[in-house]
Amino acid sequence: MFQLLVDVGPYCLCLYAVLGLGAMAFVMSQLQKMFQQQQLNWKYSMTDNIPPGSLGLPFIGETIQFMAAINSDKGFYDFVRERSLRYGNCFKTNIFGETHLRASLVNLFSSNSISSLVKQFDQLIFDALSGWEDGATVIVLDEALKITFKAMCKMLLSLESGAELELLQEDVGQVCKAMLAFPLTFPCTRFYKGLQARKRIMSTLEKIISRRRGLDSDFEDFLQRLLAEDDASCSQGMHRLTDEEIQDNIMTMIIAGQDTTASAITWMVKYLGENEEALDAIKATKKSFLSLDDLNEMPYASKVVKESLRVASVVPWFPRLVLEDCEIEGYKIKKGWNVNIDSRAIHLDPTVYDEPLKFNPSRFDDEICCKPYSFLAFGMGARTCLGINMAKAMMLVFLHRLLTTYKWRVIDSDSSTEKWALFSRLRSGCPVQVTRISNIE
Ligand code: HEM
Repeated sequence: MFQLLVDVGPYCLCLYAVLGLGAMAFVMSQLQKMFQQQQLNWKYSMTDNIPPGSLGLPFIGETIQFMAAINSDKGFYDFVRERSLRYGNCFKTNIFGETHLRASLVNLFSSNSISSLVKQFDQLIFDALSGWEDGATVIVLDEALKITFKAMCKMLLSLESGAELELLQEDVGQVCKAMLAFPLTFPCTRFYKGLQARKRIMSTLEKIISRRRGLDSDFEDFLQRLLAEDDASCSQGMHRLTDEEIQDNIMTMIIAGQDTTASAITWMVKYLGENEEALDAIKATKKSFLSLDDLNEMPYASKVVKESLRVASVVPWFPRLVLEDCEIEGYKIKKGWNVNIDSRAIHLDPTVYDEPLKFNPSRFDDEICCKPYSFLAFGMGARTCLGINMAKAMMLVFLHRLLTTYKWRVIDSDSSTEKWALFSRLRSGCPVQVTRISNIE
């Protein structure tokens, strides 16, 4: 330390002092905000009929326990499981940090666009699977992440290859990791790296948008349609999206669509690989290309997709901000609280699904097999997943191409989930050994 003081000189010492004071002021203001929130929480916790549970330590609440769960082999959902065993289905806790998904693109998801997307997915998946060597071990999650990332970038930005695409993929990975990190903006923290990655993504998107603005471009992707709609709104005197809002929407879509779909594909391959009965029940005939109509004629495969999504619960909970004081199951819930809907607990509830841990696609043979609001893989209500049809299409195309090209054997049966992942991801990535069907016949 002494050596450092001697070397840096008086100017740098001043700079360090200013930086130190700035950091202290920042920390103090954050502590003050947290203290006020904590006081409010404690005040509410004194009133009757609020959900059972613990608000944890002053200031930090149960954040440490939450982070410990994220960092454990069982994953962050263990935090929820432990508390629901202790307090029941509805419990309160206190964690800092929030997660957001935003919507503003509803009309871009028509069945017409899904139809042309199916062809793109098919080509991408066909190409990717053709590259696997006969007898090789393939990590399904890695392959699926590459495929879904390419699919999202092609569909959103017509970006198919090159350095821009690779950089984007790496940066999106950093942003996803930062979403569950402590919000500490010091260099080297996961959160800080995520912020830097977000800046780089926004700047790449900014360049792409400025190349497109004002040009009579013949791109047929989401960005182009968004820009066209935006121009139309502007000429009708309506609100115009800023470039930053468009960039933000595109980034949200990449994050919302890539990791979720890749994780769901991985779980599906694992469940099927470990379930001969279900595997035998799928009838898949080789086709040179797939259309949306073909996908609509795959009833059992569609149930495999649905059952995989139920058992895996890729998005295990989703948050809602309480806008007004209200009551849930007799418990008083205060305005300003975050309520997290625990979709996994519902998917695995034996009073809702018979033998919930069993992978059984046929449970959906009967359309009205389950209670309303019991299948929450894509959320429910006003914030239901926008990419629902797209995600199902990608899963079906992947399943069909895999089934008609390879036989596979799951090598690692470990089911633990990845640490620090926003969505429920298989830690092993699901290594499988693949054998080309043409070499068996
Ligand atoms: C298997 C794959 C997927 C799963 C399990 C999934 C799941 C979900 C869930 C549970 C929500 C609701 C979150 C909430 O209510 O807070 C959601 C929202 C959303 N999803 Fe997906 N999703 C998947 C794929 C996709 C794809 C492929 C896209 C885009 C192309 C997408 C775009 C979105 C968007 C934009 C929202 C926000 C909707 C809003 O806030 O109004 N998702 N997703």
